[in-house]
Parts: sequence; C-alpha cells; structure tokens
Amino acid sequence: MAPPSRVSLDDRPRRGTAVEHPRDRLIVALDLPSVDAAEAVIDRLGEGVTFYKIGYQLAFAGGLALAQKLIFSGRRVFVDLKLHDIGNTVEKGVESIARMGATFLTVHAYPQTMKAAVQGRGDSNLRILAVTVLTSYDDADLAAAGYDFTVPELVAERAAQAHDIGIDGLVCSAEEAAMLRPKIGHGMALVTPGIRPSGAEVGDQKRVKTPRDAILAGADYLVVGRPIVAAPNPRASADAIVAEIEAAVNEQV
Ligand SMILES: O=C(O)c1cc(=O)[nH]c(=O)n1[C@@H]1O[C@H](COP(=O)(O)O)[C@@H](O)[C@H]1O
Repeated sequence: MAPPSRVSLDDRPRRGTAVEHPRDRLIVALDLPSVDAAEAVIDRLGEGVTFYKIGYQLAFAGGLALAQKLIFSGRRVFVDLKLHDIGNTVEKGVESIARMGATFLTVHAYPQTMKAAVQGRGDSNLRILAVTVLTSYDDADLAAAGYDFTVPELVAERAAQAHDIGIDGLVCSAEEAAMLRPKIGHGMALVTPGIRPSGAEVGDQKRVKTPRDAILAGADYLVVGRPIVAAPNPRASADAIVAEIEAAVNEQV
C-alpha cells in the first residue's frame, strides 16, 4: 500500500479547534494523590475552572470514577494515560475510554499506536491527542534515548504523521506551536503543557512558556498543574492565568 500523503488531508472534517472562552482554554492537571485531595482542589476552584486533566497519579487512585463524576457535572475531562502498546490493545482500550464521555485522551505519537487509537475512538466524541516530545525533554534527552533528531525536528515529524493518520490534536511545548500551526492547519488542537507564569518554579519541565506567550504562539489549550494545584490559593492562580490568556487573545485581534 502507498504511504499516506502528507499534503492532501486538510479538507478532511476534523474535530478540531472551536473558538473558546479564555476560561475554557485552561486545563488544570489534577496531579494529586487521592480523590479527596482532588475534590478539595476542585471545590476551591469552583466555577473558575471548567476543564480538568486526570493523569497517572490520580487515575490509579480512583481518579477514573472522579472523571465520570466531573463529566456528569458538566465539566470536560482530559484522560491523560499516554497509551502505547500493540495495536489491538490500544484500540480496545480507547473504545472503553470513549464510552466514559471524556473529551481528550493522550497516546504516544507512534504511527501504529495513533492508527489504533483513531480506530478505537471511531465516531465517538473523544478526541485523540498525540504526545509528540515530552516537555521535560531537550535535545540531550532525545540523544540519550537514541534519537538522531533535535526536539523541533522530531516534533515536526510526529506532527506530520499524526496529521496524516487523522489524529485530532497534538501535545507539544508552546515553543513548537508557531512552527506547527502552518504544517497542521486549524483543524487539529494544539495542547501545551510546560506552562509557567513568569517567576513560577520550572521544576522538571525543560521547554516552558508563559500563558501569554503560549497563546500568542498559537496554543489552543494550556495544561497547568503545580502552578495551580500546589498554590496557596489555587483559585487566585487559575484566575490570574485566565486573565493572562484573555489579555493575550485581545492582543491577537
Ligand atoms: O500529556 C501531558 O499532559 C503532558 C505532556 C508533556 O509533554 N508534558 C507534560 O508536562 N504533560 C503533563 O502536563 C502536566 C504538567 O504539570 P505541571 O508541570 O505541574 O504544570 C503534567 O500532568 C504532565 O503529566
């Protein structure tokens, strides 16, 4: 079979980016040890946050039931399991997650895995995000993992493959957002972790941008964990980030 074309799919109906209210573009990563701890943060965030991400730490501590509860309460949920396995396992796993009513699910950006995930999500409302290169990686980390690519090269290659396969969005650093947008068009969502308000601790992230710079670079959604959930006042931190998103959106027009 001929390899998939890299250029002819832009008019395919995708489940891409709608223009959203600035508040709905913030995804708070509930990287917390228990459902009780997560619910305490969710209570403090109140109406300030509409979109939550549940990853390894919480998913394996009762977080998938919490995801269901959040969905029933009208919040959107990003299930961040970064799947990567043989095709059949990925496809069946994605089918199960699609039945939960989640909005986003991550898989690693390997062609076999991405194809299986697209197959598994079928016609459901779940949108598959491909993780290009983790934001904790720089060129030296890629070399240590055996890759002969710089970060922007590998992100661009994986983005092109994800696009051809019909993936709904990409997880990347906002450092790559401006470079990716012309390559992938407006049908795919760019979801960017590694967001740090100026002065915030960077921690283990290596490719970071402020909320303003991420929006100006073309990010659709910003994923923020510790700067909100570990803050003394999570609601104030979330509100400040939403205000920064809103100001950047106004700068764009
Ligand atoms: O898929 C992700 O969400 C993800 C991809 C990536 O490349 N980098 C990254 O940090 N993340 C997630 O985004 C969140 C970032 O959290 P903070 O660094 O605390 O803001 C964590 O839950 C990570 O698992």
